[in-house]
Amino acid sequence: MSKQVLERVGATIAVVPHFPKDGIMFRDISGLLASPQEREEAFDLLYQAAKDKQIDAVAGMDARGFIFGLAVAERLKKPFIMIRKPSKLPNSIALSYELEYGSNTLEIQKEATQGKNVWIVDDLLATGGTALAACQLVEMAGGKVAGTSFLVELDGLPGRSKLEAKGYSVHTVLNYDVDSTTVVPK
Ligand SMILES: O=P(O)(O)OC[C@H]1O[C@H](OP(=O)(O)OP(=O)(O)O)[C@H](O)[C@@H]1O
Ligand SMILES: Nc1ncnc2[nH]cnc12
Repeated sequence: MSKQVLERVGATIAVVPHFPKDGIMFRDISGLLASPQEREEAFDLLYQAAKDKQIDAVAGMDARGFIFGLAVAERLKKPFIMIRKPSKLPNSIALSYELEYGSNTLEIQKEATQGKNVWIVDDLLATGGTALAACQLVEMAGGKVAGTSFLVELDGLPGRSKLEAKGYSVHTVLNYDVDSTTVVPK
């Protein structure tokens, strides 16, 4: 992974203090999505983490995980599974969880997931609440988790340890301390 590419991708992701709540350093991917070259580089970096794994399908979490997950699924030429917020998916099963700034529910369709080795992709790993719920949903639906990957990991929060403690592998591209304001990754 070239340091230059990581720094170029990182520079497009703004840090917004106290959004959406006091004390949260929000990493805003809007600038990355608006930058075709860096966006492509970010998608390629996420693809690199997945390309040699045994994967039948890629899943992404509503909403930002759809963008990055679909890009990885496209590159792998594999099916994409939506893990959605409530009441959007017919014939789905649900699980509630806590994240860095609130709580939520996610849902998945059993039919799309059953019997598949699923690679989970999201933009960011913070407390790991969302990612752990996604892993559990895949298993509740009869699938297996092939691994998880994220463009951004916030160090100092229990995301990675929460997932690894349950045996899920974690791959991340850009690491920052949770309270840091820098856009240059570690
Ligand atoms: O590790 P955690 O503490 O669970 O936080 C990470 C999650 O938070 C954000 O999603 P959010 O629920 O804000 O939804 P969005 O994708 O619709 O913006 C982000 O896209 C991750 O899914
Ligand atoms: N600090 C953060 N920035 C962007 N998305 C997030 N999701 C959870 N924590 C976040």
